[in-house]
Amino acid sequence: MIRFYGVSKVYQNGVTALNNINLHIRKGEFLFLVGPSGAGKSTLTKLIFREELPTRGQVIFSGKNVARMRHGEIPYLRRKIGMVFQDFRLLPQKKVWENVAFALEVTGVSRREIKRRVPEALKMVGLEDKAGMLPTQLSGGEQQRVGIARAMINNPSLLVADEPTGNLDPETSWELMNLFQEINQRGTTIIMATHAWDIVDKLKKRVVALNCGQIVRDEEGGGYRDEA
Ligand SMILES: Nc1ncnc2c1ncn2[C@@H]1O[C@H](COP(=O)(O)OP(=O)(O)OP(=O)(O)O)[C@@H](O)[C@H]1O
Repeated sequence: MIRFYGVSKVYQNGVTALNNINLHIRKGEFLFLVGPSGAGKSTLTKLIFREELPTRGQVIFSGKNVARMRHGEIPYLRRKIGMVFQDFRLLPQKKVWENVAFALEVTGVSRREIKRRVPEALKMVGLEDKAGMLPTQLSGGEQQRVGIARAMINNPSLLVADEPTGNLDPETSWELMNLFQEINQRGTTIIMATHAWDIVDKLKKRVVALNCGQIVRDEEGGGYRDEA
């Protein structure tokens, strides 16, 4: 599904955020990306949906070199990839259903289709009765559920989450992790950057650890820290 071949990223200020990353993520996987602050986790996720371009190497998504895509292909790429962020990134003036609908409107989907799909997405995240509320009227966990509904509205094959539970209490974090696991069980590949060591330790998924821009561990069923 995604391959990184010798990928490095040097930002304009000279900081090397990633250094020669080689990684293959298969369809249907659930992968935790861990490592200390500044290790390069966010940068790696940004290369997947082309928010940043690699300085060297190639990122291949569904057989296509992401950096080489023509402008017209980028919206298509972003429809195949759902994004979830630590700070939710909801539009504060728009109601819950409008936040989710917006992701469809920009892709030119008909009103009728929007009316059908938005309630379905809100139901999946358990928020069907909050459709008319504003984000500020919701708890943090509920806001992140809206973020997940928005990310899933185009039925993407990949969900990339950058510290999705970073602003949430432990109980709410676990509720959301159950939702992410359900989404993964229905076939969506998930890449999640996280500092939540207890979640990583409990779920025993594939763990890719970064340090100073390099992969220092890639372990199936691994924990947050290297046990070896
Ligand atoms: N836009 C940018 N311009 C310059 N340097 C950047 C930029 N974004 C990130 N960096 C630097 O690249 C390195 C990797 O940052 P990145 O955000 O990918 O790490 P991270 O592992 O996600 O950290 P955190 O856990 O704190 O989110 C850091 O040294 C950071 O300061």
